[in-house]
Amino acid sequence: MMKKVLFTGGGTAGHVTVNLALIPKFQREGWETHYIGSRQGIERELVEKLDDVHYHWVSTGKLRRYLSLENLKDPFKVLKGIWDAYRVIRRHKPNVIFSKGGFVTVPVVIGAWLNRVPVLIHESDLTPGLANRLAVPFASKVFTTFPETANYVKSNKTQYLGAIVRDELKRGDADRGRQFCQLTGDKPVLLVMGGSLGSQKLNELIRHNLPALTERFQVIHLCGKNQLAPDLDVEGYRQYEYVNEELPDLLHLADVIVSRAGSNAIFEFLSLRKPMLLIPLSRAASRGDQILNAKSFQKQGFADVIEEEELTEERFLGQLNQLFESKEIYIENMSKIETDQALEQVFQSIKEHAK
Ligand SMILES: CC(=O)N[C@H]1[C@@H](OP(=O)(O)OP(=O)(O)OC[C@H]2O[C@@H](n3ccc(=O)[nH]c3=O)[C@H](O)[C@@H]2O)O[C@H](CO)[C@@H](O)[C@@H]1O
Repeated sequence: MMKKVLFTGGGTAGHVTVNLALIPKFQREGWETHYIGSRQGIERELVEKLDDVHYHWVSTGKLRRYLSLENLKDPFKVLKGIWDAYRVIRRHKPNVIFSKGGFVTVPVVIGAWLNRVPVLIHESDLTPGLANRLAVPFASKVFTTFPETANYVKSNKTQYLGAIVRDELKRGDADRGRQFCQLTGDKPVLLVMGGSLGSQKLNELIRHNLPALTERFQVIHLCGKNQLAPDLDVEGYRQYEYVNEELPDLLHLADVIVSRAGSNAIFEFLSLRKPMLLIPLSRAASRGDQILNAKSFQKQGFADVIEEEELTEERFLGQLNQLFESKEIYIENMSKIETDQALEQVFQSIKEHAK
């Protein structure tokens, strides 16, 4: 009988892209692939672009860091989600489940446990997110991207694996990227990525400083959904809400990157040896995971970092220029790191755990 694998993960693209890297590998070996996500999340949009993945949605709560009446409804939505997930899993009987985190995965992991289906989790960030922390007791294994994560998960289930980076990113082509953006070869290219959702803070920073930036660079700005500035028509500046299949080409074209410090993104830059200036999401807006991700990269000599509290336009331009001047040092530090083994290892491990 055909083996079945079920993936879950969502909320932001950072919780989906790893699954997108694994799905084709299972499909090539003849596995039936299923995905449980939310009804309207980005995971649905991204997964439905793939062929032959059975997408199921379940009711889901949301982790809010502010007071809202909706918070009262969430426990009921999560309970409903567990029931939904339990039924999908009972009906399709996957041999194994892989969870990438994000709130939608909590009911799935519990639904899997109730059905006695093994679950493996992957944590992208240095400190585990709430969804993964809740899921650990129900999982067989927790793979981590950073070795330090074991200190934050009080369980002997953790295994350090490294980041899982999509194979296709390696197959990008700078010329194709240049053509897509209609840029010239005269000036180096700065790529700006504010995470998968875009970052208002980075968008403002970049747009305010365009005259200085475009003097030295051509700028490709991935600004996030509904965050285009259609009236901005500056030579050498290109903005896109979100790019999919073009991303590998744009990354290959980039000489230097300015970015938030979401884990998937920064490991993608590392695997392509791209010098990066990271402006992590502040503690005021998150649990501070991006600050730790960024500091870890800075310590290893892969990135320069400016925390939001210290961010001024002068400092930004100064550090960016400095990074660009000394880019060879960063490239050399990154070249010493092996980044390709995790995808294959996690693929093998999921197969080994299949019932
Ligand atoms: C605001 C928030 O909660 N951010 C979290 C979220 O970030 P977020 O969802 O932004 O995730 P990451 O920064 O880790 O990854 C972004 C992903 O989107 C892709 N991409 C981005 C732009 C684009 O145009 N095209 C494209 O394909 C990138 O290649 C990358 O694979 O999950 C990360 C991983 O748990 C965390 O570290 C972040 O703190």
